[in-house]
Amino acid sequence: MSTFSPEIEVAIARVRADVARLHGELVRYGLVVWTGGNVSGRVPGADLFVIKPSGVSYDDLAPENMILCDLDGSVIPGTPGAERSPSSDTAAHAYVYRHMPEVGGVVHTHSTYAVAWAARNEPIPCVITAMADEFGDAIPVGPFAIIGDDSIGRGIVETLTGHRSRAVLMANHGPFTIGSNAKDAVKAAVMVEDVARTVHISRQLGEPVPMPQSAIDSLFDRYQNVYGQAPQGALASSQDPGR
Ligand SMILES: O=C(CO)[C@@H](O)[C@H](O)COP(=O)(O)O
Repeated sequence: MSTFSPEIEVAIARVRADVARLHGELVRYGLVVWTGGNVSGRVPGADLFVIKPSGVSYDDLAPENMILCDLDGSVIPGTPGAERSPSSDTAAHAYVYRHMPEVGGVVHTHSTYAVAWAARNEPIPCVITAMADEFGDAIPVGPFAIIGDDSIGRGIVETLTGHRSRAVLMANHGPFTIGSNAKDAVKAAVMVEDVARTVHISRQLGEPVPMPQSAIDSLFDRYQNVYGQAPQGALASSQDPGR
């Protein structure tokens, strides 16, 4: 039985609650069917993260059946939920947490339009202001990678390191998003599907018109640093649970 300090136990409980609740957002925004897709969140102050069990109905997800893992993706024995197998993408999420310390949340979905772009191995061009705001660039395509080991994680890290985008379309698979916490990564998953749909529809009408790079830069800077009630701060910001 693992024991943690009272402060870490509080942080674990908060991330368990956040990660369980945020899976409902994937359903609410129509990003998943059946049990496809997963959310994880890093535990602030510890080399731990929380992820869902594999293949369990979204209706049955609750804080006590979320699974606590170390940053190698190993389940922490004796903790609530540890009797079940974690998400098939656990090794991928763990790889991202190990190699991108600024990341506090990782999300994968099979959202329709983003997967359609991934199936064509085609980046989504940055041709609308909402996309410049949120992603500051095209949504890149990552390599084709086998499910189950850390190949997907390596592809995510290779593709997104040094890139403004918090979303990558893994070839022939679908979107993976990162964020400063689990909620931020879910937001990126919602937004990547929205821009994938809009740019797809635009292309049915003709060729989308590129935006000047200076406009993209300026929009990204405004949205990350000025928009809303407090600066969003891109990905360099804290890993506090954003509730
Ligand atoms: O596409 C994949 C595998 O990458 C998964 O997203 C599954 O569709 C859902 O897997 P679990 O998280 O339930 O294991």
